[in-house]
Amino acid sequence: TKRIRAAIAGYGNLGRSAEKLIRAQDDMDLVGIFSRRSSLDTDAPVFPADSAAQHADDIDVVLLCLGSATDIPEQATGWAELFTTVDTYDNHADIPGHRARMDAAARANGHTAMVGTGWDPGLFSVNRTMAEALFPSAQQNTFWGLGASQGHSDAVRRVPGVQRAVQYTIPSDDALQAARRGDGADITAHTAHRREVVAVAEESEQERIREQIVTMPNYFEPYETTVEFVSVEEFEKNHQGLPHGGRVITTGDLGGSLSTVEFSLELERNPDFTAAAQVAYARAAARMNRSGQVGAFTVLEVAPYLLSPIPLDELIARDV
Ligand SMILES: NC(=O)C1=CN([C@@H]2O[C@H](COP(=O)(O)OP(=O)(O)OC[C@H]3O[C@@H](n4cnc5c(N)ncnc54)[C@H](OP(=O)(O)O)[C@@H]3O)[C@@H](O)[C@H]2O)C=CC1
Ligand SMILES: N[C@@H](C[C@H]1CC(C(=O)O)=NO1)C(=O)O
Repeated sequence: TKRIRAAIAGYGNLGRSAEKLIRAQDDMDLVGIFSRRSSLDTDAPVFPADSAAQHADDIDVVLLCLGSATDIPEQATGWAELFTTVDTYDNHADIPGHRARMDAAARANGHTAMVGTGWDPGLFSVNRTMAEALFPSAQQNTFWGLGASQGHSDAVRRVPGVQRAVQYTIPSDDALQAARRGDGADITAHTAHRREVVAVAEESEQERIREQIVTMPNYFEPYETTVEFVSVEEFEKNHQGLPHGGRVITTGDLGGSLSTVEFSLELERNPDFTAAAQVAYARAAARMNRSGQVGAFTVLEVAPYLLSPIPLDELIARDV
């Protein structure tokens, strides 16, 4: 089958991981990287983001590695008008709205828009739906961390005056144990996690910045959130790692017997794993577009075999 010509929009943690993972694929070529900045530390071709239309015929799918806090809402439909796209948009409350807007933009131009890929949203979404569907009455809880959330870190970096930032998500062990026992009914994401922000900003700006972070809808309000300001030296020394992970725990009774489903991830580097999922969904998006499936799709609407470069009959013989 024809090789997939992929491009990246946005060169941050996720974009850098997507670059190395696209290059690791036997069925994909990296056409180039679109950025709002002119000089990037890469040997790949770099194109100005606002020149994207000139490359429309040379690219099968663009991985939108932009920030979800402001970039995706501002830019994603514009990309979907020009290309088949794959994003990792993670403002969960806005996924239905984002899917509808991307569907209109993609469909009007014969493109496919794969939205909310990655691990949450993404692989965790697939597991939540599949596991819950097995039980007449399921108890399901999602936990993240301890680790560095890129979406929350991007959201903090977008607060004026923030020079560096990372957000760590800390799950409650008691909540985790309760969920494993099937006692998770009263547990919510907001009661099961604390959020700790470490940031660099001028002293005079810190109080305003703290207030803007802890009251930020969707990403922070109403979580218990702390904000610690450190020097740029301290930040560069101690806060460069981006480990993360999490688990979805689903329990229930099946006519008199108890079952538990647990899907867990341990990620040495959050952007590398997220990019791996985004690249696999880019393969699916390119294939779906070639077969005439236009419009927007979430991960719940993608047949698993489309993620793999291995032919379906071989997967059936090997994995079923
Ligand atoms: N669904 C999921 O499971 C996951 C989703 N994500 C999502 O991925 C998004 C991107 O994360 P991440 O890559 O860590 O975010 P970054 O802040 O590293 O990058 C976001 C954008 O900011 C711009 N940028 C990056 N570095 C700089 C810089 N030094 N100066 C100026 N601009 C810069 C880039 O665009 P440009 O090159 O155009 O300047 C880049 O695309 C997150 O917002 C999150 O929502 C992340 C992990 C998991
Ligand atoms: N989208 C998240 C992926 C997971 C991590 C997370 C959190 O720590 O709140 N929620 O979802 C990210 O950007 O890292």
